[in-house]
Amino acid sequence: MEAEQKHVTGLYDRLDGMRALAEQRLSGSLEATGGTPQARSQRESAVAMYTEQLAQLSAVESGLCFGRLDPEEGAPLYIGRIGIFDEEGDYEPLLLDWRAPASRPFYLATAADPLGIRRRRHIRSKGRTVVALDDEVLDLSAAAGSGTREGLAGEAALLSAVDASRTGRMRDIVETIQAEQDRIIRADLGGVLVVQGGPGTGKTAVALHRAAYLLYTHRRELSSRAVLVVGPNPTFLRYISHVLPSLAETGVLLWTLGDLFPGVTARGQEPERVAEIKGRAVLVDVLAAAIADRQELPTEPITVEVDQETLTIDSALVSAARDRARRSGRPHNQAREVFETAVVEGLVAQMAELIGTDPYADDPLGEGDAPGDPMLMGAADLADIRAEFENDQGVRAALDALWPPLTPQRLLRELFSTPGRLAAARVAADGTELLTLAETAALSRPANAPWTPADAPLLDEAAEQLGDLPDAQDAAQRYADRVRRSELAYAEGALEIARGSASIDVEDEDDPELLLITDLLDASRLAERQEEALRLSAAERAARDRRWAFGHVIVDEAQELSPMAWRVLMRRSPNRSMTVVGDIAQTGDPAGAASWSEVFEPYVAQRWKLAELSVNYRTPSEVMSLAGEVLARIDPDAKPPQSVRSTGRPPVRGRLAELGGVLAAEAAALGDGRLAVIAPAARLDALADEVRAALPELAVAVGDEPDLESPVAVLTARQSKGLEFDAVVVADPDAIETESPRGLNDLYVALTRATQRLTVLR
Ligand SMILES: Nc1ncnc2c1ncn2[C@@H]1O[C@H](COP(=O)(O)OP(=O)(O)OP(=O)(O)O)[C@@H](O)[C@H]1O
Repeated sequence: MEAEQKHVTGLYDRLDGMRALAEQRLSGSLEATGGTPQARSQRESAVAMYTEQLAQLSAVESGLCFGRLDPEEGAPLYIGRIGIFDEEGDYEPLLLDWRAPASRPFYLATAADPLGIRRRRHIRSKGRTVVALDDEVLDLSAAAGSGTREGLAGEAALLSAVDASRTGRMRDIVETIQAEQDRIIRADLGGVLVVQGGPGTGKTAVALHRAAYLLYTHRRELSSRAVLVVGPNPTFLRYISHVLPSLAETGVLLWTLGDLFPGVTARGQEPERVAEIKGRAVLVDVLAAAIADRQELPTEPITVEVDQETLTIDSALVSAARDRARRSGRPHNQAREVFETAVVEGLVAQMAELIGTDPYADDPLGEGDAPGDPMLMGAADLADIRAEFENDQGVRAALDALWPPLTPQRLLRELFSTPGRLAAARVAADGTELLTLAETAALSRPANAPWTPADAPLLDEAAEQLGDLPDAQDAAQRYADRVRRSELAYAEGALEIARGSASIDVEDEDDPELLLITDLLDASRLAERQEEALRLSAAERAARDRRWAFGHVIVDEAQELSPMAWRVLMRRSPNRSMTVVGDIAQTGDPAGAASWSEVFEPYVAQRWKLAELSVNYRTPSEVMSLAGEVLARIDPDAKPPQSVRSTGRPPVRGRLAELGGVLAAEAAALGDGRLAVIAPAARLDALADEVRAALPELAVAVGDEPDLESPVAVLTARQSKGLEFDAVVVADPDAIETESPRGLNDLYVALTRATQRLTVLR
């Protein structure tokens, strides 16, 4: 232990040294001022880099070094959260990053297959002090006598981790990753990998460690394209948000479905039934019908006055223009140009007919301009007229009414708040009924209703089908021009100064008239240019860009996603490099998946890989056997995951009337752990009041975004998905079961949240 302490202390000294250096460089960059714009941009990048470096070095403080491998030959290898090298010596590794290939035997070596390793040691520390060493001798004869279970790596450290009290924040598992998990974490980057596993098998943990592993192994590729992790709700994302930083990885985007459409943070609530309808694949056609409905025919001919002539935009003209625009195959907003041209051409023809035809049919002047003769106007005259129409207020108003430029937000807002539009979108162009009357009625809502998570995929789909507004294209173009101009100005400025300085005498140096490069670029332009071009990380740029293609997309609780949600995610992952983790038996959302092949068939056919996790690290076997009864009712063929431990405490069953007493006993046993009461949504508020009354001393979290770090939380089963607590009281399980179409799955989730004790009150 003393020897290990010495090595660990040495590593912390190095860490301190690295931190001091980063700090010094950071403050150096912060203090420096002035200089050329280029120097300033470089400084800003340096500030960002050192800040991140410092954050990473601070994040690995706890458990910096946690393992040691003694190979059959050669020096021992120490395994930790980051790699540290002997920079003064010959760059020997003092600490191996857990993701480095050489660290792998730490997770995979077994007595039966020791991978050249004689001994694996788990080093457990408190702060910087080594408190315990757990050794495993990877030798069949030694293992037989040691009582360790074959298949578990570092069993003592593992059991200590799974038994520890919960804090309301998920912890990393880097010290005790098991072999079946390691294989998933280190699987190849490409392709769709689906990880199916029962509750508590570490799917979330594995998904996050995989993100860290992929960023380490494919740094160059992924840091420019960013990694996206999608989770079910903001509370869950907060719960997992500390894991990646503790693995020294920042810059991974953690999003809910409601964050997927740039510029909209969709947090509104709506009935589950409505969200289910919005999630159906048929909504693609509903949106197409809704857009077609915005390409209207005038009910009455529209008259426009131009140059004292009265012209008519009638149904026949619009219908022909609309056909032409639709046939162009362009999305709505881009096809508008085709529509506009066709209508304007129709008007030009009318005008030409009116003023270009000689009214004197008998051709008294003998100039050959009798009716039927070619028009008198030349191409230039026609172009003038066309331009006049294009800019005419009346014509533009008519065009905007008949083929309005639409943002996704406007399309959806007006669709859901206008019964007539909903009715039109219900039926496809070929007459197919897409939704029933009752379903469309359910979608109806006021125009000012907040965006809900189920709206986000619809906004994205609408954006696809509508195409960019011409303005947006202009804006992008303007922006590109601006960047080019400022670069040009910068280059010109640099030249100017270079030329100027050639003729500057020493005496001139303080001349206030002297042109400085900073004078050439105004501050705002400079700031803009630098921010956009240099400071924004890939993750930040990805968050602003609907067409961003992520380097890798990880989806957690993936069973809950609707077909429409999958469409967006597939658009964000055009290379189909994805890790999808979930459990079909826990699908609670009526829009969610019933099978993985159903989800992936449309996108990758059979070309997705399935990996399964079989060991439950969360729920003790006593609790799991009760939950197993519910699982058998969901799917008689499903096998519950095997619990890694037993506690000797079977779940307690009681009456709801005993809630007060049960809570008092749980609170007394809780220590610094966490307790959850999981209840039907309909009773949540009433129960929360009872819990508060029973536990006046403790903070009780309840509501849309409960603070999981409070000692007690009152949650619906759906809210509890993905979370865990030391003790769980499930109140009124029958009501949870009957409350929604997939209520049995919700109950299964509720029963599998406890790491220690479960009480079920009827
Ligand atoms: N190898 C491991 N070492 C230590 N703890 C582990 C390990 N694997 C999983 N755990 C712990 O088990 C618990 C469950 O893990 P996680 O939440 O990732 O499971 P899950 O499969 O996502 O569960 P669910 O489907 O119920 O959401 C967590 O506390 C996690 O830290």
